Amino acid sequence: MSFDGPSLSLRILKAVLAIVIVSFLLSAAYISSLVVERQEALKQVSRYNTSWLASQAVSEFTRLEQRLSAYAVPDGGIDPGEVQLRFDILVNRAKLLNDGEFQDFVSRDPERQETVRLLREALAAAQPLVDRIEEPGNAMKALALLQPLETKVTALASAANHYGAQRVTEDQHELIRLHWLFSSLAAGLIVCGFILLGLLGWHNRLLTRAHHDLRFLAENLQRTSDELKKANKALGNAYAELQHQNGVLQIQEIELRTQNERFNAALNNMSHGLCMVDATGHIIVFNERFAQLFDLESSVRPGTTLNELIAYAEARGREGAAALRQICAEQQELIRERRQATFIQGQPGGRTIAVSHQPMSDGGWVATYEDITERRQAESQIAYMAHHDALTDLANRVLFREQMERALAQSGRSETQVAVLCLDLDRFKDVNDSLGHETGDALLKVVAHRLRSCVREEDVVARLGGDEFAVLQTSVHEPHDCAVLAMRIVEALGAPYDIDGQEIVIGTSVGIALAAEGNPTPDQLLKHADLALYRAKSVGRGTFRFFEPEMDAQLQARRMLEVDLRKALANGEFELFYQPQVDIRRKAITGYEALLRWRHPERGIVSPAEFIPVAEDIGLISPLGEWVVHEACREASGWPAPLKVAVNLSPVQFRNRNLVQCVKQALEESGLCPSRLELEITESVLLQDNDTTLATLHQLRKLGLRIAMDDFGTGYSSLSYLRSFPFDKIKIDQSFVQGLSSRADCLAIVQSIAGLGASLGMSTVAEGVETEDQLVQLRAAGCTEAQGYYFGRPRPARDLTHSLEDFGPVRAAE
Ligand SMILES: Nc1nc2c(ncn2[C@@H]2O[C@@H]3COP(=O)(O)O[C@H]4[C@@H](O)[C@H](n5cnc6c(=O)[nH]c(N)nc65)O[C@@H]4COP(=O)(O)O[C@H]3[C@H]2O)c(=O)[nH]1
Repeated sequence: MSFDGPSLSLRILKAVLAIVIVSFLLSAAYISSLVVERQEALKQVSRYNTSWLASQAVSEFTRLEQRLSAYAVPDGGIDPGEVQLRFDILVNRAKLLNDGEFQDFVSRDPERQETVRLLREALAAAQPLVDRIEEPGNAMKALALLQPLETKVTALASAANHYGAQRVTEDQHELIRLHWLFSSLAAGLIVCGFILLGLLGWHNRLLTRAHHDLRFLAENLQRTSDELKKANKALGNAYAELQHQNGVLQIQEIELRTQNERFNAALNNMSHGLCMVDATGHIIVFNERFAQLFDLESSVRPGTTLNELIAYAEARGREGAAALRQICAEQQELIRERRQATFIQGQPGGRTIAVSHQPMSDGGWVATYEDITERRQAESQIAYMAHHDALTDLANRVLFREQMERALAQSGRSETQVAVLCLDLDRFKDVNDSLGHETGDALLKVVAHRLRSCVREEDVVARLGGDEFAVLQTSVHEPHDCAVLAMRIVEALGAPYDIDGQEIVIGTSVGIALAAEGNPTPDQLLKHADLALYRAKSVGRGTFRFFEPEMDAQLQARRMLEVDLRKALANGEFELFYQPQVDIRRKAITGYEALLRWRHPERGIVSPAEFIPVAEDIGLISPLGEWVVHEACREASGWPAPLKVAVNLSPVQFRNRNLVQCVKQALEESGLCPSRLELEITESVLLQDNDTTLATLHQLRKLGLRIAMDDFGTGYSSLSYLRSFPFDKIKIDQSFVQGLSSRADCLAIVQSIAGLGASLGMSTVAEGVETEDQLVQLRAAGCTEAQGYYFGRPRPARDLTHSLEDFGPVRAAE
């Protein structure tokens, strides 16, 4: 929209208005001057009318003549004063004829001038006559002077009348003209008024339009302002967003920089060499390790190709570059086919490089290069270790199994057979425990050496773990070959050892399994040999046994026992029997040993000697032992004090961290006084992790209960265990008690144990007392308590009366 239109028209309108107003003012001024002029004219017409002056003068002239005539007549009745008055009036009138407009009228005509002059002269001449009018004749003389002028004065008056009439006519014309003029002016003014109105209307319209435009403009302005505000706000938001983006970008930049630094750090600290090449063969980046691996410059000019880099290095006699050239040659195919691949490059110097080639989407490629020489060596070392026993350098179970597989496969195609001989060392555990692991290890090494010397080159000797060894005997023609080897081994290993100046004697038993028939697997063969070994050990040490199928049946029976045992606790098939322990001197029951019984649904009562080792093997001994402690405490809490209850603890239970808590809980729940509970442990408990076991024993002791050492005398170094923990009681193994009558050494042992107990302040209990004779000897040896069938067999709790009489035989002993 243009703003020139309204402003221009407004200016024009203002100019027109100014012109109209000015013309209006001028017209008004002009009309007012005309009106003044007309008023003046009218005034003159009304007061100073020429014709009137002339007629007055004629009238006075006539009156004077009449007075003079009258005066001249005696007794005319005229007063001289009156003549004098008329004369003076005429003189004044005559004077007026020389003034103003009349003079103008007179001056237009010489005759009139003559008349006026004559009149003035006549009057002047008549003056003395009138002054002395009383004098006779003066009146006539004066009249004579005036009379000649009578015609002329009348003519002057007539001319004056005519002039007056003419002037009136002119004035009328003038008035008519003024009337028209005024009317025209009024009409003009009216027209101007209309024009003005029109202009005002136009102006108004212009103003309305301008106002409308203005409002439109204002609205537009408002809208634009709103839009501007919005735009401003949007701009603000955009600015904030920009700031935010900027912040994000800055963070990203920092992160990018950090990442870049990390990337560089990672790149240059990689154990692998890395090289990235673009589609045209130019190097994009490589790391320090790459340069180091191939003896290259650590930095290159951008745009260098890998071949140029290699050529440059080769020209300087760098050997590593030649290796890279070889690798690059292998990579060529991968580059061409844009294929990912990993390959290993062996190099003349014994170096091995593993290359991982990866094409990139832009046509280039990236590859990593790793010097795996050491790893290869380590791998072969690991592979060796994975198949060999670190201590003896013999084959381990894995390699032995592989060799067995191979031998079994070959034996199918040959006349000969394969046999596996399993053996373990008798008393090795004792050596290890008493002389230390180092001695044990040294002994194992010598054993391995002796074993190797017993077999042929093609046979395999393996250490399967601990003191377990196995021999894979190939080319066996008949079982006798195996027997010969087994005997050789027993003999070789049974010979004394000199370990660090210490003579050690151990023995071995051998189990033999021949892969004669049935196409056994390596595991089966090994299991058979193991079963045969078990049998060999059970019949006596230092011998060998061949596997027989019934051994497998025993294994099956054991499996079934395991299955039944697992269900027994939940089925409530266990119960406790109690065997009295008697104070030899007082001949009174001091307490009972709780002995576990399994009431098997089919087999009836099963001995703990049979199922406890199985329960220990399959991890059932802990829950079972917990049940025993709870049950024994519960039963004993119903007995009269101070009767005690002795509970057997398996070594396996000591590996359970909850043992102390379990015993504590059993005591709390039953309310049994801790001093009435006795825990029996065997030496084997102290063989395992001694410190932990001793700590557990002390914790148990702190609860206020008593600890007894069971089966004392059967172990390798029983005496040393007595030093390690202050036991409350020693239980002499029943083998010594039962040998009392037949072996002199048994009595000596019993006596010394009893003496030891007395000196250490421990009570001594002799187990397995069956006869009165034994009891007498035990009393004489100084034992304080006894336990055995002599006093009574173990019974269920419900059958206990706590009276020795009920058990019967003791009275007979007295
Ligand atoms: N020949 C003969 N034997 C006698 C005589 N007096 C008692 N016995 C038997 O000798 C064994 C003594 O128990 P032990 O040496 O602790 O030997 C126990 C003990 O080591 C273990 N045992 C029994 N109950 C438990 C138990 O609750 N927990 C654990 N861990 N082991 C238990 O089972 C072994 C065998 O227990 P049992 O068969 O009950 O056999 C018991 C008992 O019945 C006798 O005059 N002559």
